[in-house]
Order: sequence, then structure tokens, then C-alpha cells
Amino acid sequence: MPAKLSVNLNAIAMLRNRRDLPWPSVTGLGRIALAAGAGGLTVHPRPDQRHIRFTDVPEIRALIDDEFPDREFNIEGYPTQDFLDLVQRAEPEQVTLVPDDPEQPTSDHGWDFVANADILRAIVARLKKNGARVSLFCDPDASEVQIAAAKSTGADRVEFYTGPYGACHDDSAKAAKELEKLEKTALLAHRAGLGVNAGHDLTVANLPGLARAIPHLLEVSIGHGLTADALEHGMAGSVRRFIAACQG
Ligand SMILES: CC(=O)[C@@H](O)[C@H](O)COP(=O)(O)O
Ligand SMILES: NCC(=O)COP(=O)(O)O
Repeated sequence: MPAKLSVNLNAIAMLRNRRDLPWPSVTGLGRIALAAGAGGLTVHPRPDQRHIRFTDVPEIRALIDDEFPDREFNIEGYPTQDFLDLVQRAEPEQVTLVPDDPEQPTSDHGWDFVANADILRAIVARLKKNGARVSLFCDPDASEVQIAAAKSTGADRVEFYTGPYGACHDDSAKAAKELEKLEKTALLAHRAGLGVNAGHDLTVANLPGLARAIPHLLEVSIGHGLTADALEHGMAGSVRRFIAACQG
């Protein structure tokens, strides 16, 4: 079974937030992604709401429930009280817990599962009681001890942080080394009984290598690269539409 694609809408929300106008529509682009076959939608609301607004979340929930009930909503974030309240209301199929500081420009590391096992155990139990599958953001080179601690929290899956792999877009030898790490750690997680997701800076170019290295990969969540690809491949058609509109 190929990995499911969950389309991350953060970058669309960031474009929308440049103006006090309702486009590009986060829910509208989410609808297009689901209609095109995406397995689900991902958002990572940050405390400053720099891209996804907390008000986007119920709209995306309604889109999935009303039009695509067989797809999944994945909400990612650091488990503050506000975040936990949001996911309790939205009842996503999956919650991905990420150890991000509010000031961080983007996610750049996984959890220290050993140091945070007790805190995570309580939060995972609460989220699972609410009906969510729980995934934990994980370093691509996490040790066997770290993976065992992740498993001990009761989480269902880990999501590998693929930023370092994505950063090797112009160096295939380095990319191969990053893939080796991901492959080894994914095997540890798989053997420990954890499902494996992955995300961050994945692209059409680097995804096939990842899929080959991790045959049991369950889900990839992709936003930045997919949005860039959509702009590139949609730009010519949009320019033609605007040229036609210039004719009155
Ligand atoms: C956990 C992860 O890798 C993504 O959710 C990423 O952090 C997206 O967040 P930004 O869109 O804010 O960069
Ligand atoms: N979990 C990773 C994610 O949702 C998307 O990250 P990116 O493709 O925007 O880097």
C-alpha cells in the first residue's frame, strides 16, 4: 500500500493572511486537494495564528464530514491548553504532537521521548479518549531507547522529521546518508509496533526515494513543496485567464 498523502494547508493560509480578503480559500483549496484524491488534510495552527487561524479548523472539519467522510483530518502542534481544547472540539482523526516553541519559525526537531515520556503519556491518553490516533514528531536518527520511550507513551505512530533529508535537494550523496538514517529508525519504530508517518520539506523529487527506503510508510503530510508545485504548474493557466479578462 503506498503512503497516504495528507495535504498541509498552512502555506495556503499564509498567502490568504496577506490581505483581509477570503482568497486563496483554505477550505476551497482543501476541497480541491480531497477531490483530487488526497487522503486527508493537515493543519499546524501556531499560537500566533500566523497561517492557520483557529477559526479555519471547524470549517475544515465540516468540509471533511459533509463532503469527504472517508478522509482524515490531521492536526499538528505543541500541546498547550489552547491546542488541546481546539482538538477536543474538532475531533480530528489524527493528532500529531510536535515539540515546538511558540517562537520557532517552523518545526526543526522531534521529541526527546525519554525526557518527556510522562507528560506525553498523559496527553496521549487524553487525546485517544477523544477518539484520535496519536502520532509523535520524531528525529530521523532517534535511538532504540528513544523509540522504546515513544512506544511507552501509548502513541500509535511516530512522524519522522524529514527536514534534513529535504535540505539535501542539491546533494544526492548527502541525501542517501539521510535516507539511511530514516530507513534504520523507521525499522526500529516498525519493530516496536509504531506506525510510521513522515513530513517536512518533502517534494515530488525526494518523495520516491523516501517511499522506497520506508516500505511501511503510512502517511506523508506535505505543504510547502506541494504548494510551490501547484503554483508552478498552475501559473501559465492563470496568466492566460487574466490576459483574457483584460479584454473586458
Ligand atoms: C510538523 C511539521 O513538520 C510541519 O507541520 C511543519 O512544521 C509545518 O509548519 P509551518 O507551516 O508553520 O512551517
Ligand atoms: N508534518 C509535516 C507537514 O505537515 C508539512 O510540512 P511542509 O511540507 O510544509 O514542510
